[in-house]
Amino acid sequence: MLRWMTAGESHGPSLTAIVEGLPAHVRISTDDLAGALARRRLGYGRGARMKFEQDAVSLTGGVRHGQTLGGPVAVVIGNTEWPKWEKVMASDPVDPVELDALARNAALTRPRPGHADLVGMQKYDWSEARPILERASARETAARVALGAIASAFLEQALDVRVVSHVVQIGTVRAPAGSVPGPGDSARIDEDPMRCLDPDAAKAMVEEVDRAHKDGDTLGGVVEVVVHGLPPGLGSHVSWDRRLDSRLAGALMGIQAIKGVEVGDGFELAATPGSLAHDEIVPTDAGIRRTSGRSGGTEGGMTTGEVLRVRAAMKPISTVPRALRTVDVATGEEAVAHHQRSDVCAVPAAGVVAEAMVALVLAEAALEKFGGDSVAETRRNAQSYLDTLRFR
Ligand SMILES: Cc1cc2nc3c(=O)[nH]c(=O)nc-3n(C[C@H](O)[C@H](O)[C@H](O)COP(=O)(O)O)c2cc1C
Ligand SMILES: C=C(O[C@@H]1CC(C(=O)O)=C[C@@H](OP(=O)(O)O)[C@H]1O)C(=O)O
Repeated sequence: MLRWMTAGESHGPSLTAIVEGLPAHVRISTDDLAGALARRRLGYGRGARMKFEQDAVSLTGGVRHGQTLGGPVAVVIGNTEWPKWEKVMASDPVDPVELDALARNAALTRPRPGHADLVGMQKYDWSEARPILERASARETAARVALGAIASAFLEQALDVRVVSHVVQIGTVRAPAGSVPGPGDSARIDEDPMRCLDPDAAKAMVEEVDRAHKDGDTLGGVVEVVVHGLPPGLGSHVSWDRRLDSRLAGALMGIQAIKGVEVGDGFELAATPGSLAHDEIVPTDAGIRRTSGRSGGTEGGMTTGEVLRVRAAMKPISTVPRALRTVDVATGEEAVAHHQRSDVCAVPAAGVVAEAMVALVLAEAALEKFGGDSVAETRRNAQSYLDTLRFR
């Protein structure tokens, strides 16, 4: 069983992440994690914070000399801006007079529509939004990306599986349909400011972000995660919660601001006749294959062995500069929502987070199927399953 968890607040001293259940001998280093975290900071449209803040990452457990030991792997991501926040976010009590003097600690009583502020205050009994937004913030996704990098390393080293992602829509601008990135496209995608495969679409996306910025507005979009090299049979048809589709959808919907998930052609399939919607099965020199990839690489809640393709739709950022109407909960009066700074669009970063979530789900499903206490054992088990497949 693969278990993982994150802790930490957006402006706290650090984020902490632990993953348990990976085999020994996954090759992973601090540099690998730093590289993954740098990718999450990419993308046109992010706010000032991405520029001045650094992710100071360290591996603090479960790894020795660049290889996992088989125990829980712990990662700490220090926040280089912590000195500015050490009073406001101190874990121990601070003199209230000292706190009141800090502008940074001003009570956030004008909750933002679309963020967790209001309902979080209601549920957890706080009179202002700081204790809620600190954990709701997508800063936490840095910790998930670090864990996802470890899961991806396992998938690649044990099963030759490669996970990539790209942006397919920003606001109303869509990339041309049908371009599916290969494993070798990852670096090229990361070089593009929108993490989009199509240069013309990317240019139009940048313009869309500029327009929104100028208008004091924000944007959402759609990312696609594509996985190459999966064996058939990860997940299961036997129960709803073992279906891979269900687990992927839950993992992607668990990312801040993701409001829709599609597997393969998803919603489009609903408007397509059955004769055109499915991937026909044919014999080839390379074994039994599908003629198309509309299903997104799953059938019956299991990987088919074809390319896996899942999409996640992100709503626009809710800290809108042209602030929305709200209620000041301190007075009960109408007000405008608080806004200091925000991303205009964080869809490119959300793609990197989506990759991480998909990698964690697939690593878990792979370990369920093949087990193994070392990477070599997982690989052997997977190979023996592939060797004995009756229909390939
Ligand atoms: C990478 C990333 C960056 C984000 N940046 C911001 C931001 O700058 N401002 C903001 O209001 N929301 C931002 N969000 C979205 C909020 O975290 C999210 O809307 C909020 O936690 C409420 O959750 P919900 O949208 O799932 O209901 C970001 C989300 C992601 C994935
Ligand atoms: C810090 C990150 O993203 C943050 C996610 C976020 C939110 O509300 O989700 C709001 C912004 O933070 P702030 O309100 O402090 O400007 C983003 O910068 C990050 O991704 O590392």
